[in-house]
Amino acid sequence: MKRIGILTSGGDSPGMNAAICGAVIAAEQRNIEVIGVRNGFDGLLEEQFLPLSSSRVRGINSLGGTILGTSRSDRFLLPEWRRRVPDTLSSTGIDGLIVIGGNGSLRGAMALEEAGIPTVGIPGTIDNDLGGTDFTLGFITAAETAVKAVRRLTDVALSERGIFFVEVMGRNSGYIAMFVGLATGADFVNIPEAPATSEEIYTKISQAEGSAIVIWAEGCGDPSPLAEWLREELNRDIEISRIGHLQRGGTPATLDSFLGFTMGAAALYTISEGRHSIMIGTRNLQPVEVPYEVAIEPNPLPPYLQSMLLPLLNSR
Ligand SMILES: Nc1ncnc2c1ncn2[C@@H]1O[C@H](COP(=O)(O)OP(=O)(O)O)[C@@H](O)[C@H]1O
Ligand SMILES: O=P(O)(O)OC[C@H]1O[C@](O)(COP(=O)(O)O)[C@@H](O)[C@@H]1O
Repeated sequence: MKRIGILTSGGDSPGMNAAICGAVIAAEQRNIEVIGVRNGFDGLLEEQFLPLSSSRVRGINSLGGTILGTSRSDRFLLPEWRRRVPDTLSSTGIDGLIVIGGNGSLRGAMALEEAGIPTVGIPGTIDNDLGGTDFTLGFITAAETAVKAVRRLTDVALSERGIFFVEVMGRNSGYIAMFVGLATGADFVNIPEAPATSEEIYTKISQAEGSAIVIWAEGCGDPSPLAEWLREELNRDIEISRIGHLQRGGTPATLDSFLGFTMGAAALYTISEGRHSIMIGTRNLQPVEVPYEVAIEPNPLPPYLQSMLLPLLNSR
């Protein structure tokens, strides 16, 4: 392979830039050219190419977001749009593609494989919801950002004896909520893998004489109806605080930059050695090759977290 494309897709996440950097630096060592594709699959359809060099990616390991831009591309879901990609890539001399993104982006990479384009994926999502990897890029940074927010809200809650529901991101995954709940010692954590009943939350909150913090994973749905019911039942004010997109931005945590660079270099080696239809994951700080079919499976919470620590936190 002489020329490899790289793109970022779906929700941006801290660590994506480090992955781009790792791939470009590994490529230069092997005399391979890396062409950045701007704005995810939309940019691929629109032929938005940007040649990358080690001088261009210098220092980006420390930047949040993605220098290439990203998209959620509705057009790319349609086979008639995807059909033009093989010709585009061959006319540009691109022999394969590194796709950095989450579950949907890896499905997109699988669709490109079906069209005969070799691809290697890198797990870039704050949700930590991909199979075969300990971490996805951005998860640790997002959890840390949410922890900082919850600690500030805890100051307020303790001072004014308030009850706060804090909604964190994660789609259908409770990873961010679980890490934030344990790291902050929250009073209750609600995750989609084991959703609590209204009565369980009521029981816990009604015992709280002063303040209470409930970490609410977005995959559990809208907390507003429950908060409204609790307001009436307990005759207390209940605040809902959504951290939202603040969780996705910011300087990557050291682990996300480290893993990003590692996975980027590993992805380049893998695709240039002719192996593809694979996501680069990480196990015990080593890059591992994970078949796409495994990567797109949900990533269950470790049993000790879900079955032991979650009930411990929620029932104390
Ligand atoms: N089944 C699919 N086939 C082809 N492309 C897909 C598929 N699912 C998702 N994609 C593409 O991947 C993009 C990113 O997916 P999305 O789910 O939004 O984010 P993420 O990759 O972060 O999970 C989508 O906008 C779409 O263009
Ligand atoms: O930025 P948007 O389009 O509102 O999407 C929000 C979603 O994106 C995420 O932040 C990241 O999800 P993906 O990595 O799967 O794109 C989710 O946690 C959240 O549900």
